[in-house]
Amino acid sequence: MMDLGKVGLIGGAGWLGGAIAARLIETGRLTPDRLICSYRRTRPDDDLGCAWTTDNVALAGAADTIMLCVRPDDWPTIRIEAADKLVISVMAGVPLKQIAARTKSRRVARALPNAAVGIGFGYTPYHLASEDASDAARIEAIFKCGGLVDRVLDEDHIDYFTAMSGSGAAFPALLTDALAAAAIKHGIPETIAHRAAQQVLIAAGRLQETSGDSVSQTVQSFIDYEGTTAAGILAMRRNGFDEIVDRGLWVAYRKALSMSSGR
Ligand SMILES: NC(=O)C1=CN([C@@H]2O[C@H](COP(=O)(O)OP(=O)(O)OC[C@H]3O[C@@H](n4cnc5c(N)ncnc54)[C@H](O)[C@@H]3O)[C@@H](O)[C@H]2O)C=CC1
Ligand SMILES: O=C(O)[C@@H]1CCC=N1
Repeated sequence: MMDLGKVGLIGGAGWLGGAIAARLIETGRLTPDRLICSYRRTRPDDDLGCAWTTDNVALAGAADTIMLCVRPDDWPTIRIEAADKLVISVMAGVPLKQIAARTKSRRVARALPNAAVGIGFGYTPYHLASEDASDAARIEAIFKCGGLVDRVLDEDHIDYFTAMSGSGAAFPALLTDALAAAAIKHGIPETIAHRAAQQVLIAAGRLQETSGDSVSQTVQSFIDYEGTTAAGILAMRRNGFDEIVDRGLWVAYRKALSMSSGR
């Protein structure tokens, strides 16, 4: 197993930072003495056993790899120097050139996990500025603790994935909520409608995982059956389902681009 050295996680008390920290320890990828997390005001009441600090400069000095897990709005307040260190940002919208300029590191990367990393079902695309194979291996080792990882060669694709897979866990939930709302409108009691819709969401993921098919094949096999499911799919598509999704992702992508000043 590759030695990651010490990992310093700025914003370790947050949603995503906390999930990454927990996975690194729970999977045994890092021993607690190899992880340092920073928080802004309140030290989390966690049992990870890692070191906690409010001093990001000291964290950056002690770590070999620094992870930036604060919100884009808080990024301008982070003042660290990290020459020769690997700096990985998970922040939406903040471009690599800004991260490199501010931290003075040439070993900079962006990764875009989603909330499912906390349960090992995440998807994390990453983009690394350099060709350094050992830095790529380090990034993959970190995020594989939380699910699947892919390298992308175009930084713009990280911004698109911020909308697609980064925000993506919310979109099946959105569809599920719409299914429940339609059933309630039809007169089905609320609790039953929500229970049914939620079970559909969970089952869809599990069926997809066990089938071995692509999602496109799954949809096509329902269409080929020519029953009620096909009628519903075709009507949704005729009414602009694919265009609505495309438009929603475009707006989320534009939002990601707008989250950092100076781009
Ligand atoms: N939540 C998600 O599913 C995803 C989030 N992201 C990105 O990850 C980053 C973090 O997002 P969340 O965890 O959701 O936000 P969050 O608000 O839950 O966590 C951010 C944490 O950073 C802390 N913080 C702010 N300034 C700090 C400082 N100077 N020193 C130490 N800690 C500081 C805050 O107190 C907070 O605990 C954001 O940039 C977001 O765009 C990316 C993909 C998915
Ligand atoms: O909603 C957000 O802004 C963050 C970034 C990607 C997913 N969650």
